Amino acid sequence: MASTPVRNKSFSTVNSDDIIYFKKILGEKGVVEEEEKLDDANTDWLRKYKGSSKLMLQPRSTQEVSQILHYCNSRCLAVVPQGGNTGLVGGSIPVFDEVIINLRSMNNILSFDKVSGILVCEAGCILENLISFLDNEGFIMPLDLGAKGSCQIGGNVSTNAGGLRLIRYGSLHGSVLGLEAVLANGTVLDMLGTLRKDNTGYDLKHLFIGSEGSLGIVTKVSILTPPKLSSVNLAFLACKDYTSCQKLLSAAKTKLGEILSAFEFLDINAMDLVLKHLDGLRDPLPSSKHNFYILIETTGSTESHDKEKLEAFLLQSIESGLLTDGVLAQDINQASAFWRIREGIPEALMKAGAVYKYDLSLPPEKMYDLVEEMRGCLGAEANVVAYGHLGDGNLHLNISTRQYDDSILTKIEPFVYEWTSKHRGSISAEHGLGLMKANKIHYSKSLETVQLMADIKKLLDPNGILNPYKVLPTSVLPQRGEEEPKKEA
Ligand SMILES: O=C(O)CC[C@@H](O)C(=O)O
Ligand SMILES: [Zn+2]
Repeated sequence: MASTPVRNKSFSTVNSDDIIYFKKILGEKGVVEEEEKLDDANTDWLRKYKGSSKLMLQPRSTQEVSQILHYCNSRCLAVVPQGGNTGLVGGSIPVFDEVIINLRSMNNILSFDKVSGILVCEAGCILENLISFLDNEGFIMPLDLGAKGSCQIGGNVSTNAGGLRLIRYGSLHGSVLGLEAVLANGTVLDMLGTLRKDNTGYDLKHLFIGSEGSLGIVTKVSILTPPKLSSVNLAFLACKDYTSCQKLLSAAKTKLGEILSAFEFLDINAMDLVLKHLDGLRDPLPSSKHNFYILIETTGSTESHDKEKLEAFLLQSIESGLLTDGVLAQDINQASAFWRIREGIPEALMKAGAVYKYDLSLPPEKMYDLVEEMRGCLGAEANVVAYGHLGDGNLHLNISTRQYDDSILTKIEPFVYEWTSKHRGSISAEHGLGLMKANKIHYSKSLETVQLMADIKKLLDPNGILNPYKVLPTSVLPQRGEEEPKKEA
């Protein structure tokens, strides 16, 4: 079980002089003390984690972020960087009274080069706004996820968000060409390169991609964006068993090749849940129920060729028995409706009650064994729902119950983590460790690796003010103090 963090007593508490200072550098608007706004910022999307910060700062420039951090570091005020607050592991909310630094006012697109496709923007840009901007320019973001309407690119980079198109465009470690980050002491690291090739020693930007704001605050990013291709096709398919899903994946990789741009799966429990809890959705394959559903998207540049290729592949898969049913989206509205089924699962789970979430990387051939074992352990006590980015070996295992209940949790954990570790998987494929899994890191990383991570953290943030209690276990970064955090749920 997780050891609950205690407030690090070496951290100061915000006082009136601090507020005067912050108002001087940020103006009244940049300093948020209203209860209602703070309540939102203190609560995560899942309503599972709740902090008690009394202060949110909204800088408008890198220089302001630098001033804030320099000051907080000298005062030993802990901070939590926050973007759209769409995280699922409690990474972007305060655990106690950390000062929230929200980057939403830093939302400018700084440049876009149509020849190279390189976009440079500030960290607070909302992902969907970047997608629309690029669409007008004839390009796309290499990243797409359900939370695109609120998540910010700085948060995406800081968490190395994965999403629906990773199978095609790779992770942000590949697409982010450069970034600017501010260290705990206010030092601005300008690594905002736009070069495809740069082998001048250590590529330190990678430390900030996926470190969840624990090493510095990302303020600007440069991203390589692919050109928009004219022909996008989406199929909603059904398989009778998990083995067929896997075989379909491997066939899709070889037969569709470079045009494959998404391969997502949901099981029957996920499908039932989404149809029950979300309004206006229709089962695309209504003639019968299926054990597994797959979304295959292709993106290419030759309409007739791509469609023919996909149709031929689907026909073959039906003939060979890999597919039991399927339908191709006839237009963009139908494609959106299909995507809404897949992207709506997290929302449907929230509506269904309490949910325990696990975001695992596992060898695809083993993935569903875990789901079945979990069902065996929990029986009728919970609804075990499985879906995810099958093409990337990423399972979203969600256990839905009426309410949070420790007797259920003890059946799930440490079982899920041990199982994942035994199969050399990762306990966080894409959501990060945040608060939820900081003390579980050893299931996926060796002792020596965790120690080196802790040493890096100490080097860059000696006072430990940046997003404390997250990512790394308290045992390697000892906290002094006894205060218990307020717990919700
Ligand atoms: O809610 C989840 O477990 C997954 C959320 C997100 O990563 C998704 O792929 O829909
Ligand atoms: Zn996901």
